[in-house]
Parts: sequence; C-alpha cells; structure tokens
Amino acid sequence: MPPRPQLTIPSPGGRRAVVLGAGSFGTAVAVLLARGGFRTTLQTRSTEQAERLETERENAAYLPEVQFPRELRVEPMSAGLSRADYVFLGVPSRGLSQVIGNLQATGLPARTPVISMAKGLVPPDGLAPTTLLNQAFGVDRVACLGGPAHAREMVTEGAGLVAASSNVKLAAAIANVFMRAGVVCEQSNDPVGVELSGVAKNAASLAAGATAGQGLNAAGAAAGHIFAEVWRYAERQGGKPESMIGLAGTGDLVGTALAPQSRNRRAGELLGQGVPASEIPARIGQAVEALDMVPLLATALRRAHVEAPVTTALHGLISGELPLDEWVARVRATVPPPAVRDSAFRRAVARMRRHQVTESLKRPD
Ligand SMILES: NC(=O)C1=CN([C@@H]2O[C@H](COP(=O)(O)OP(=O)(O)OC[C@H]3O[C@@H](n4cnc5c(N)ncnc54)[C@H](OP(=O)(O)O)[C@@H]3O)[C@@H](O)[C@H]2O)C=CC1
Ligand SMILES: O=C(CO)COP(=O)(O)O
Repeated sequence: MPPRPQLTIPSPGGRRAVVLGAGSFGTAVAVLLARGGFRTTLQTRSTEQAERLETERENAAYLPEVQFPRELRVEPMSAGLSRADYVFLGVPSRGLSQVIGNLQATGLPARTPVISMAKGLVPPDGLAPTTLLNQAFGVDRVACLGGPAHAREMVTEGAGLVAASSNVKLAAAIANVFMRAGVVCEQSNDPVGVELSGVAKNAASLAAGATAGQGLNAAGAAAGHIFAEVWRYAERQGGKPESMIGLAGTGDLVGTALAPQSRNRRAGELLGQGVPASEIPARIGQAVEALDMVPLLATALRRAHVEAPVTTALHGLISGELPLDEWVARVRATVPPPAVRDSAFRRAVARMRRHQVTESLKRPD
C-alpha cells in the first residue's frame, strides 16, 4: 500500500454533506466524504437510480465494484437540501446552470457552502462555475476542487486534490475531510486559478489526443500553447501561477494526458480519427467536458482580448470547420507572443530574491 496522509485531523463531528449528481466523480467523492466522517448523502437525478444504488450498494453504471460505506445514504435530488451543512456539485458544467438555479428552491440553508467539482465552463456565457456561485451566494460560501483525481484510483489508492476558496477556513474544512479519508488535499485561496487550471488541462488533453497520431512534438506543442493561452486569461482574473504550475494545472494535465481511461484525451483521439464531435459523447458514455467547453473558452478568450490562436483552432477542429491537417499545421507553425519585458520593479524583486537564495546557500545547515 502507498503511504497515506496522517490522520491527526479532528473529526468533523457529525456534519452533513450532500453530493448532487451520482456519476463517477460524485459517487467517488461521496464515498470519501463518508469515510472522512461526514454524514453523507449521495443524491441521484432520478428516484429509480436512487433505489437501484440503495439496493446494490454500488454504482454499477458509473463506478462499478466500489462498495458504498455503510454510513453513505442515497436519495433522489427531489429530497431537497434542507439538512445539508455542505453541498458538493458532482454534475458536469453543461448541467450546472440548471442545478445552481434550483439550489435555493430545493431548500439550501442560508449559510451552507457550495463546492463545485466541475472542470469546465457553464453555458451559455462560458463563466467558471464558482463565478456563477459567487454571484448567487457570495465568495465566503463558495469553493471548488481540482487536481489529478480519476474517480476509481482516488477511492482505491488516492489522488492529489486541491480545495480552493477565498474563505480559507472553508478550504481547510474541505481539505481536512479528504485527508481524514486518506487522500492528499492541498488548500488554496485561488479558486479562479484552480478552476481555470482544470479547464486548461481538459482542453489541452483533448488537443494532445487529437494531435498525437500526427507526431508527439505536435501533441506537446498543442497542449503547451493551450495551457499558456488559458494562463494569460486566468492571470487577468487574478489567478495565481502556483495553481497552474502545481497539482491543479500541470499535475492534472499529466494525469489526464497519460490516463488510458481519460475521457477528454480519448475524445481527442476520436476527433483525430475523423469522428464528428456530435458522435463522440455517445461513444464515450460519460461527461466529456472539453467538447462542450472549448467553444465557450475560445469565445471567452476573444472577449478578454487574449491572443489564443491554438484554442481558436481547436474550436474549429471540434466544429468541423478546420480539417485535421490544417489544425496540425496551425499547431506546428504557431509562435507564442514574446514575453513582455520585465518592469524595473520586477527586476529589482528578482535580484533581491536571487541575493536571498545566494546568502542562504552560504549559511551552514
Ligand atoms: N470522473 C472523474 O474522474 C473526474 C471528474 N471530474 C469532474 O466532475 C464533473 C462530473 O463528471 P463525472 O462525474 O465524471 O461525469 P459522469 O458523466 O460520470 O456523471 C455525470 C452525472 O451528472 C448527472 N447529471 C448530468 N446533468 C445533470 C443535470 N442537469 N441535473 C442533474 N444531474 C445531472 C448525470 O446523471 P444521469 O446519470 O442521470 O445522466 C450523472 O449522474 C465533471 O466536470 C468532471 O470534469 C473531476 C475530477 C475527476
Ligand atoms: O479530471 C480528471 C482527472 O483528474 C478526469 O479526466 P477525464 O474527464 O478526461 O476522464
């Protein structure tokens, strides 16, 4: 067994969590929250699905052979949220507008935090899920999850989660329950950076999958360009480089691009084989965030005046307007904009940091 995080965190003391959406990730997170000490309920879209999961005590359609902990309850979403202390949204971005719009009507208590787990943008405006949640509930009640976390491996072996919120106590409470369940979870105060890192890695994994058959340098370039384009967008919204460089960005990109089961990379491979985007979701059978999200992302980058030739070209490949060979040619020929010259202030800070490092190396241990 791999080493597990220390379990020295106090018990959350009977707090109740509700996970909305019983797909692969919602189910996996519900299992972990129950293991971590929350009184957890997994809410399904339909009554029939709730009855099936309750009878079988596993989610055979989305996460087979993972037994539910005895304490995990299952009920349909129609049961409402009036007893929830935390609400986790396990629904893909395309369904989030509807689900978020219904939260109050289904009895969400006035102070209960809402945590988005989606790695996409919400149609029709292409907003990040936490932006929508902030507008509805205020930043102190909103958080998101990121990091490399394939559902099955997460419940059997672990993951590298990131819990991000402007409310540092909320990020800590979420991270602690996952750590109690034996899964590493970093705390972050950069929800927009973490969320856009997840967006970047899904778009980049799709692009790499679509391009790998034409050459791995091209696949790497496609992913690198898209990452840099989304980063410039995230930076303008106050996103921190640590999020993009760390678990939520680079870590999740590698975890997704290498995973044989990754839906986003497999969708890219199908695109590269000439399968129309409209046929891909049925072939994959689960959420493919990047297919829905790249068109929204391309529009968001254009509106924000971010130079994004490769994300725009990926949109063209998905819509069928750009043939595969032209997409690959575009990736191979794109030269990123030159790095902006550092200001005098940034050069001074960099000099000071270099000096501190040099001095610290001179000191004995
Ligand atoms: N799976 C993974 O390993 C990871 C996934 N994520 C993210 O988690 C999010 C959820 O994905 P995932 O669980 O994998 O997707 P799945 O396709 O496995 O499941 C989606 C679930 O959402 C439900 N759903 C979809 N639309 C609605 C709606 N409008 N109202 C209510 N329920 C709805 C589906 O219900 P039904 O079955 O009835 O269609 C299904 O239960 C995505 O953003 C993904 O990027 C993040 C990390 C890892
Ligand atoms: O986000 C994920 C792992 O961190 C899951 O990736 P896919 O949606 O591509 O399967």
